[in-house]
This record gives sequence, C-alpha cells and structure tokens, in this order.
Amino acid sequence: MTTGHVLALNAGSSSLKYGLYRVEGDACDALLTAQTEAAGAGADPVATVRDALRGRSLPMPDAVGHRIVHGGPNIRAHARIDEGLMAHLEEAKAFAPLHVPVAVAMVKRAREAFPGVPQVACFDTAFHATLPVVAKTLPLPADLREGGIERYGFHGLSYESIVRRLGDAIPERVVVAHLGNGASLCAVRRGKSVDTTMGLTPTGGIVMGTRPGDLDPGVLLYLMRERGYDAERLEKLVDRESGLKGLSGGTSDMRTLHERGDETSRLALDVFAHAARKQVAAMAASLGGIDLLVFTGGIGENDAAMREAIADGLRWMGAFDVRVIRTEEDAQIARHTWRLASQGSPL
Ligand SMILES: Nc1ncnc2c1ncn2[C@@H]1O[C@H](COP(=O)(O)OP(=O)(O)O)[C@@H](O)[C@H]1O
Ligand SMILES: CC(=O)OP(=O)(O)O
Ligand SMILES: [Mg+2]
Repeated sequence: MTTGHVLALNAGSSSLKYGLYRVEGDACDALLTAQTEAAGAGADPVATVRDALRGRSLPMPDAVGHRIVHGGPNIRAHARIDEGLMAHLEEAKAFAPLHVPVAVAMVKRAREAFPGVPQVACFDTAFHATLPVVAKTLPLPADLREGGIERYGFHGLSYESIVRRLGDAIPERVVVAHLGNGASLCAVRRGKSVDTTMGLTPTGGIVMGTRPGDLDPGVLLYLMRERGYDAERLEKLVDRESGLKGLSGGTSDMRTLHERGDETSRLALDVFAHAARKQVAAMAASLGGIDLLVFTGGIGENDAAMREAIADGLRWMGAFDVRVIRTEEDAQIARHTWRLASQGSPL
C-alpha cells in the first residue's frame, strides 16, 4: 500500500482549518494542523499554507483534499476534481453561498500553488446519501422536488469521523450534535445517517453563530412583501446577521456570550440551548429511541455549560450515554483524498 502526504483544506464559515497528513490506508498521522480566521475574499490563504509547509521543511503534498459543503443535486460522492466536476461546483455555489464560493476559490488557488498535484473534493452531503425518502422529502410540489429541492444535510465529514471513532462498538441509535459556528444534528442508525436537521442549504436547522436555522417561511415572505427585502438582502440576513449574532446584537462567539452574561447574551444562550435540545429529541424520535448522544464541534467539544444546559432538559427521555468526541473532519478529508488520488489514473 502506498503512503502519501495529503494537504487537507477545510473552509468553514468562520475559519480555514488545514492540516498536512501522512496517510497509508486508514492510518493517518498529522504532521501539521493549523487554523486561520475566515478564508476571506481576495486573500490567498493557499499560498500562505504552502509557505508554512516550506518554512517548517515539511514535504510538499502528493494530493490536496478540499471540504466542499454542497455538491448540488448531481454530485453526492467524494471525487477527484476535473473540469467536469468544476462545472458542477459552479452550480453548487447557489446552494451554499456562504461556503461553496470560498471553497471553489481555494481549489483554483491550490491548482496554482501545487501545479500537477491531484485534488479531491470531499462533500459534507455524501454521508447523508442514506437518508430515507421520508426524511429527505420537503413537502413541496413534484416539479420542485424533481429539480433537486430536498433535504441534503451537512457536516457529513464530521459525522463520518465520529462513526469511525466509535468503531465496531457503535450503539444502534446515536444522535450526534455537531455544534460549531455552523451547527446541526444527525440521527445515526447502525452507523448510517437516517435524519438530520439541515435541509437544502446549511442555513436551516438549529440556531447557529450567524444563521437562524429553521424559520417560519412566512417570515421571509413578510420581509419581502412588507419590508422590501430582495434575495440579496435576505441572504445577508439569514447567512450573516442572524443566530447568536443577531440575538446578542453583535457577537457570534460562545465564549464572549458566556463572559458578558447580560440579558441579551443570556437570551442568545437560552435560545441556542432550547433549539439544540428540541432537535436531540426530534432525532431520537426518528431513531425510535437513543442509546448515545455525542457532542462535537467547537461548542460541543469545549462548552461544558452549554452541554449541560442541553442534556439537563432531556432527563425525561430516560437513560442514555453522553460522550464528547473531537471531530476529525480534516483527517477524514485526508483519508478520502489519498484513497481517490492514489487509485485513480493521473489527471
Ligand atoms: N472554549 C470554548 N468555550 C465555548 N465555546 C467555544 C470554545 N472554543 C470554541 N468555541 C466556540 O466554537 C465555535 C466555533 O466552532 P468551530 O467548530 O471551530 O467552527 P467552524 O464552523 O468555523 O468550523 C464558536 O462559537 C466558538 O465560540
Ligand atoms: C455546513 C456548515 O455549516 O459548515 P460550518 O459549520 O463549517 O460553517
Ligand atoms: Mg466547521
């Protein structure tokens, strides 16, 4: 089995996380992991990453793997990037405007920074390919549903990494709460996704750092009709100005909200906990019960007070295990990338 060095690039909504991994089959060792603030338009974080590798005399990557949040209706599996896939990624921008445009720019930069090195797209949506029809169907007319308007689900690389860590001992009914800047929950039965909170886009589901999660769709109609909002203004509202940031009047950072402790901060914390708690119960309903609740993501891993606020309100559900497991999205990207890059023919 060949060994390869893989650079994993994970452009989230609030950060760029990256890592250089030595991969051999399922074994994956981190040589470097780092994080910068949001990737930002115009900046060239990929050149900065390449210089960081050079500066530490680390090997240049044999392959580059990208986290791509949404592949659109036609791409549901991790894949080598070629011109055909790039065209699909252009289409997918419309489904996740906060994430995919930045990620596609990173693919282009990475091609320049590492010419000739194979690149692989790893999709957040891939893990949710197992969603049953009843969970993925949005209640809309047939022509819209046939056009790919359905529940896709996201944070799939994170969920995959949790399933991998639980290994053969994974209980039958697991609810995973990925609570980061973006946040979602997933109902996992025997290691497979059977329900999740996000829908067509990563704007839905529970309350997030800057996104509201599920809103009565009538709210958007009201804003359009009565307040003159157009699509661009609505997008800004639901992707960048709502959630914890909107509630608190400025910050989306959980740490700051805990420190401030004023009335608006407390409201933001309470609304977040309420939404997450309700959705743990909803995911448990989809599973017909719950054996294990896993917390992961920046908030899930680090914020014990928030974990308690969520779990304390669920005692009525009876006994189940609660664990905190670090998400390993980037190692998961590295594994998929080397599997696909080392078996495929050269591009
Ligand atoms: N020690 C901590 N206590 C509470 N919240 C934390 C802590 N560390 C990070 N967070 C929160 O985690 C969130 C970022 O999560 P992360 O998973 O890194 O985001 P992204 O979606 O950008 O990958 C922020 O709300 C941040 O405030
Ligand atoms: C899908 C999503 O919301 O991703 P992130 O949490 O990285 O913003
Ligand atoms: Mg993230």
